[in-house]
Amino acid sequence: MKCHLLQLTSQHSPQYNFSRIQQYLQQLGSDSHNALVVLPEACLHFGQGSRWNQQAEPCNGGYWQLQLAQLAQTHHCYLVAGTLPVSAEDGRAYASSWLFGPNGQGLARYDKVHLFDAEVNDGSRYQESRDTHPGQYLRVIDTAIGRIGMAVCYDVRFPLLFQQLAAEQVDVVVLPSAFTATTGAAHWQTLLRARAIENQIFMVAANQWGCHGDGRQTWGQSMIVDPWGQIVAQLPQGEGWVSAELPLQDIAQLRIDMPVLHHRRVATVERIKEDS
Ligand SMILES: O=C(O)CNC(=O)[C@H](CS)NC(=O)CCC(=O)C(=O)O
Repeated sequence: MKCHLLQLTSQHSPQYNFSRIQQYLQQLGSDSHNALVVLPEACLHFGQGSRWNQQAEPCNGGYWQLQLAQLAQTHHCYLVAGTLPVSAEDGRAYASSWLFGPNGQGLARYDKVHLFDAEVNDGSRYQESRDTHPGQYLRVIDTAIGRIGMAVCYDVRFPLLFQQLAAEQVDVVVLPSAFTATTGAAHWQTLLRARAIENQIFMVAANQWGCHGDGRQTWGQSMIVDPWGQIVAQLPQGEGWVSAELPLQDIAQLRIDMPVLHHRRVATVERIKEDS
């Protein structure tokens, strides 16, 4: 599987972000053909705050969804568009990543399951659930180029989600992200490598990078990690592509040699208290 991740510094304007993505895809030329192309979280609608849900599109046929579908068709690739706002029943919006196929068909939509409500030591308080409705389905997509699982950003902190995808024998998990500079420096690489090793999957993580105009700073270091935990390709800083050819055929042997997924057991907890 040919794989290209785009590291971006998305700004507020979806139009601006879209034209940047278009330019970057043109750079790939025919290298994009039948490749997996992954864009970061909130690739078009970054840092919208409470305007996030106001810009939500219906779950089918929204303007930006169509633009991205056409982009996949133009470049004949499997395009993962990190999180667009899709209307939810309660007035919030789902953070929905799409997988578009090379004919421009919508193959899957994954709504971010774990929402980032956290105090980070960077002067910001994140309250994603205020404007975002959590998803409740995981997606495993069989394509002509491999079996793909989908997750987003903060999801990477929740190993059970990846265990569920691994139980479905996915080859690759895509992870569009917008990790903060603070938590990225501390945790990003370790989390990605851990999820790859323990589940014997390729982790394909496209992150936002840099200063976004609203004072927010994201970490970058988009990377591809193989099932042995090695970093195959990465881009520490700056905008641009991270590319690699992924030898999916090697996964089967690894799962035979060290069948951790079959060795999983759930033991019973016993509490012990020291007599006082
Ligand atoms: O708000 C936007 O425009 C785009 N979305 C994000 O930036 C999201 C929700 S605030 N960020 C994360 O999930 C960061 C997780 C993270 O940094 C960690 O787990 O440490």
